Amino acid sequence: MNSDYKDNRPFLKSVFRSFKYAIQGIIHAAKRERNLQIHFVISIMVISLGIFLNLSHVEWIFIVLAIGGMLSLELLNTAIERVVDLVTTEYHPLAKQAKDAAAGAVFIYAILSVIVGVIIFLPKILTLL
Ligand SMILES: Nc1ncnc2c1ncn2[C@@H]1O[C@H](COP(=O)(O)OP(=O)(O)OP(=O)(O)O)[C@@H](O)[C@H]1O
Repeated sequence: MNSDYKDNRPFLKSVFRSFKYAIQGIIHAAKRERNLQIHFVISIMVISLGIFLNLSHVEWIFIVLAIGGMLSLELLNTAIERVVDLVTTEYHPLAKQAKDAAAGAVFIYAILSVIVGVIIFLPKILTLL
């Protein structure tokens, strides 16, 4: 492969092309990955609840980081699953370790996101009751 061809592209064109590929990756994963679809739906629900409960700037920052981090990690998990499946369709302990470690990263961030959500939303919901 000729490595010069990328370097010679105009800067802006190259940046927009990268955006295009990134968006293609998100759309492709969103169409096929059930967990990512669930995260998108939950994200929309959380954002709607945040608007309804009139969150502060600081609270929005935590919610945005929780949602963005969760979606990003889920995409990375998908990428790792794809690469592992590309390398082998046979059972291999390293394939299991790679997929399970990626799933573990998603799981840890999901728990942190739930904790952040509970800390922010629970007191506000309780005052409504
Ligand atoms: N090639 C393999 N060798 C060994 N274990 C594997 C292999 N592929 C998958 N596994 C094990 O099976 C589990 C399920 O794998 P799979 O590829 O179906 O992904 P998943 O975790 O179900 O995610 P998704 O539902 O998003 O596809 C993995 O977490 C891993 O433990």
